[in-house]
Order: sequence, then C-alpha cells, then structure tokens
Amino acid sequence: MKTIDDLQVAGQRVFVRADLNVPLDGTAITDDGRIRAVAPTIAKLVERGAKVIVASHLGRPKGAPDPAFSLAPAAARLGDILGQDVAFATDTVGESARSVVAGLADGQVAVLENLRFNAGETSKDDAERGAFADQLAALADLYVGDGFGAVHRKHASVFDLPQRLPHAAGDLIAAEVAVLKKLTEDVKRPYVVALGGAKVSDKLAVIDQLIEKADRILVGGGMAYTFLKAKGHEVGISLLQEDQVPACLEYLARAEKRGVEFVLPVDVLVSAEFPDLKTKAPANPGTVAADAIPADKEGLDIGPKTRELYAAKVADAGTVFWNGPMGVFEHPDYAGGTKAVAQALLDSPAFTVVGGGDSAAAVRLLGFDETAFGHISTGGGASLEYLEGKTLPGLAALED
Ligand SMILES: Nc1ncnc2c1ncn2[C@@H]1O[C@H](COP(=O)(O)OP(=O)(O)OP(=O)(O)O)[C@@H](O)[C@H]1O
Ligand SMILES: O=C(O)[C@H](O)COP(=O)(O)O
Repeated sequence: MKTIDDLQVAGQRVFVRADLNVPLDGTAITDDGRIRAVAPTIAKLVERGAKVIVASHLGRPKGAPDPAFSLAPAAARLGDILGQDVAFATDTVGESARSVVAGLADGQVAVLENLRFNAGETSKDDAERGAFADQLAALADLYVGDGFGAVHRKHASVFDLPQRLPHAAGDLIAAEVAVLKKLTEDVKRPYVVALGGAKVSDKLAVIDQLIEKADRILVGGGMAYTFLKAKGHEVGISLLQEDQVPACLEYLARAEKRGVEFVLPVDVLVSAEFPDLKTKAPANPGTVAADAIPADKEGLDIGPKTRELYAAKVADAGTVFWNGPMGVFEHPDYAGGTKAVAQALLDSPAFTVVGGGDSAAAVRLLGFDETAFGHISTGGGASLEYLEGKTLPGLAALED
C-alpha cells in the first residue's frame, strides 16, 4: 500500500475518508477517540499544503438527511483538535460541498456532511454506488483512506472512490494494520478472544473463523443470548438472533471438537426494561443464573461470577483480543462487566488489543488509561474481519 509520503499533496484537493463515527449524546460527543486518531493524518496533509476534504459516516441513517446523525459536532471537534478553523458543508456532493471545497486555500480543511445521507454510499448496486463515487471524485484530486473502522464496508467512499483517484493509506490505517497483522502471523498463546457488543449478526460470523485461530473464546454482551438459547436456555426478552441459533450450535460443537474453550456467562444482570441512558436513573437490576432468565426480563450485563470467570480466563493468556462491551456500559448499573474485563486485561501479562468504537470508548469513559493496553483499535467489525483473514474492501482498494 502506498502511504501519504508517496503522494504529492501540495496544492491538491485531498479527499480523506475518515471514520468520525463517534458516540453522541444529542449533539455532545461523549468520546472523541476516533477524531483524535485520524487528526495526525489530517495535520500532516495540512502541513504539506493540501486542501483537505474530510468525509465520514456517522451512525446508520437510511440514505437520506437526518439531523440526528449530522457530522457538524465532529467537524467542530476536529477544528478544536487541529487548532484551526474547519469549514463544514451541509451536504455531501451538492451545492454546499462544491462551494466549500472551491473556497479551500492550501492548508485548509473542510468536513462534508454524513456520507450515509446519500443512498448511493451503502447501496448493494454497483452502478448506484459507482454513480455516487463519481460525484465524490469530482470534488477531489487525490484520495487518502484512513477510516479504519469502516474498511470492512463495500461502500462508495471506501471501495469505489479510491478506484477513481490516485490513492494512498493514511497513517492510522497503516498503524492499525501493522499491529493486527502481528495477531494473524505470530500470536503468543494462549490466544483469548473476548466478544460482546450489540452488532450480533456481524459478529457471529466472525466466531466461525476465530474457532480456527483462538484457544479460548469468551462471549458476553448482546452476543451471549443467542448462544445461551442454542444451549437450550430461555433468554426472556434479551437481544436474540433467532435465525443464528443453529449456527451457534454448530460453532459450539466445532469448538469442542477442536479443543477450543468456549466460555459463556454463568450469571447475568437482568431487568424488565432497557435502562434510561439519558437520565441514568437507577435501574436496580437483579442477578440470575444464565439458565434462569425470567421470560419478562432481558440480560444487560454479565454477572459477578462471570466477571471472575472471565478474569481467570485471561490471567494466563499470551494474547487477548477484546471486541464489544460486556453489557450496556453506558449506564452505571450495567458497566461492571465491561469494567471487570478491562481490568482483567490490564492485570494480565498478555499483549492486549481492544477493538471497536464502543469498546475503546468504554475503556476511556470508565476511566482506564488507554495507553496501558497494547493497542486500542478504532475498528470493531473492521478489526474482527481483519483477524478473520477476510479481504477488506477498503484495504484492497488501497493496495494497487
Ligand atoms: N446485553 C446487551 N443488550 C443490549 N445491548 C448491549 C448488551 N451488551 C452490550 N450492549 C451494547 O452494545 C453496544 C456496543 O456494541 P458494538 O457491537 O457496536 O461494539 P463495538 O464493536 O465496540 O463497536 P463498533 O463495532 O461499532 O466499532 C453498546 O452500546 C452497549 O450498550
Ligand atoms: O462503528 C463502526 O464499527 C464503524 O464506524 C462502522 O460502522 P457500521 O457498522 O455502521 O458500518
């Protein structure tokens, strides 16, 4: 892959595909880790006299403008971090984008509105995606891919656009790939993978591959309930991917056959309601055994026995890769499982990699020193799919 150093950027319009998909509370950014992570690439381009156009998705709007997913707060925060004014286009390829880009002087930066306000960005139809990529390409002379968190998406700005412009990888992508590559080549064993989070269907597929690579797989968060169901337990109103139950059964059987330890929660915190993440009003969860979740309750965190069990399972690890919070950590009553696993990683002598926008945010929001971990990846799904050995569209497109 070419790097920024291989591009002549002075005076050129450089399109930087970043991942500014940060957690928001209204318009307030609750964790700006992903913005800070890409800022050095942007600063380097500024210093070299480029006209920098930054683009990203935020959340999953449905292909049309939706103010709740505006990138305006992220643009403002990027300006604070860079210490310079950052222009903001209120659309992505329309009148505002064209005039903001036309007004850029060398060394200036603009952020475009959310790429996913356009249906072409995420379309499965090559022609529709291509047409949107053509519109994006008209805005720029060069392309820098640095949105590591989105490289697993075959989206217009990630996959089609770099095929239309001279391109290179940004410094964040280069650094992420360097660390994750080590985990695929010479991993120190026992290799423990801890998985949680809410993007259940994305991550179940990953387990299929990890069974071939890991020595131990610990499952928590929203992921756990489909496995508990596969083991014949009722999961009440917990997050469940019913259609994946047969696949989970197959994974459990294959793990056993291969001697991979597959560890599921033995107890969980439950409640009849999802907690109020705004007011953080006390949720008063109950603790139940994982095989005794009441029909009207949902599991929202791993319980105290599971926390101890998972800590013991990482204590002698050589390498730990952790993706996805163990519970709804945004509420203090359900942050304990995620906290316990983060602490267990720090207490372990293992090389520890934390992957995922939400996992990384959780580590910081719960007060851990992020530099104490081996590596904090900005990619959740992206880092998992990289470890699976998949060809990632956003990396493949940067390769030639
Ligand atoms: N038991 C649960 N039920 C419902 N939601 C849960 C549960 N456990 C964790 N979550 C939620 O999962 C979300 C994070 O999941 P996600 O899969 O997005 O994590 P990530 O991999 O770190 O991030 P990303 O893939 O977006 O980079 C959090 O908002 C958390 O509240
Ligand atoms: O949060 C992430 O994992 C990335 O920003 C990708 O987001 P997506 O899962 O909505 O494509």
